[in-house]
Amino acid sequence: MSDWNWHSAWPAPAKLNLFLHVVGRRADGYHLLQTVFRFVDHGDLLRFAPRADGEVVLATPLPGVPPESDLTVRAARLLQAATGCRDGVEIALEKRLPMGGGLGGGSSDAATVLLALNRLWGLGLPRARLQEVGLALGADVPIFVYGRNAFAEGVGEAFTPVALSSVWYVVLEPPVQVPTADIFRSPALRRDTPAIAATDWRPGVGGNDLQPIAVELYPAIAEYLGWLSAFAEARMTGSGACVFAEFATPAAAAAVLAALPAGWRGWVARGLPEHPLAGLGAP
Ligand SMILES: C[C@@](CO)(OP(=O)(O)O)[C@H](O)COP(=O)(O)OP(=O)(O)OC[C@H]1O[C@@H](n2ccc(N)nc2=O)[C@H](O)[C@@H]1O
Ligand SMILES: Nc1ncnc2c1ncn2[C@@H]1O[C@H](COP(=O)(O)OP(=O)(O)O)[C@@H](O)[C@H]1O
Repeated sequence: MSDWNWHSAWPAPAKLNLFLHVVGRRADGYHLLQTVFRFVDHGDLLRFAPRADGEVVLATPLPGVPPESDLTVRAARLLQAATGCRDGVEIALEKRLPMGGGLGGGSSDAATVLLALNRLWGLGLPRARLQEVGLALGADVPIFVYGRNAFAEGVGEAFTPVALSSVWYVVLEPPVQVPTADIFRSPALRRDTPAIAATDWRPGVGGNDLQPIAVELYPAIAEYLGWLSAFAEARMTGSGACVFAEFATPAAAAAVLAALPAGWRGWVARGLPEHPLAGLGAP
């Protein structure tokens, strides 16, 4: 992954929030969270080609997202601005993750752009600096740059790595896009869940404080959670809409997916030990 090659794909994996508590609110309105981020082996793919004219061009615009607002383009431009780099890039995005799904798709795309262009443009920024740049794009971007499954605090930018066992997830995509801001804006949102110590977290501890709000606004999420709960404990990821459940073997997960009602979308993913680009040589 050291040279420009339009044919080599850079992964942008999804994340699951194994739990998510809202423990407070900052003066600027942003919510203080505690969550565990887990990467899974299902996600978007990005390809890059150099441009000598300094422009950042998205060859594959997403329906409903103007290229100027696309997080991939914004990440590349922010990196140019942060470093004074005058190189350009053409970006191709193979979108597999649903938008507004709580899987962090746009944030993961942005992080992969930062990691890839840091390498391809020869910028040599340390990962910690890329995390800072990423935070300006969204609260979810730093974890994808950080690259390790982690207990996260603050708005999701202070990390304690966690070791997670190899398990499989069934992830279902209710057919709704949830705007994250709408969930956090709700007067009904619980904002005072007691904080826990990172060392006290174990798989299975905690719930998702955003779930009751999302379920109330989008009945499809409740329907998908109800269906999946018949097989294993089911939970929403992030601000929704996607829901997931954990299984010990790929066969157990595949059996659930095989029973999915006609017209429902879902997939099986393996929980990763770390982000696929975690080993990329950023200092
Ligand atoms: C909820 C989480 C959990 O991982 O994931 P998603 O469901 O979006 O994937 C994240 O905290 C989301 O991060 P991200 O999607 O990057 O959100 P941002 O673009 O930074 O914020 C969108 C809006 O949500 C609200 N917001 C977001 C994060 C936060 N800690 N407090 C907030 O109040 C703010 O109103 C903000 O303007
Ligand atoms: N590259 C991108 N991929 C997905 N969404 C993007 C992208 N760029 C901008 N967006 C905008 O960000 C919103 C949130 O997308 P996404 O990150 O997929 O959801 P979530 O934050 O729920 O995980 C989308 O609805 C879309 O308007």
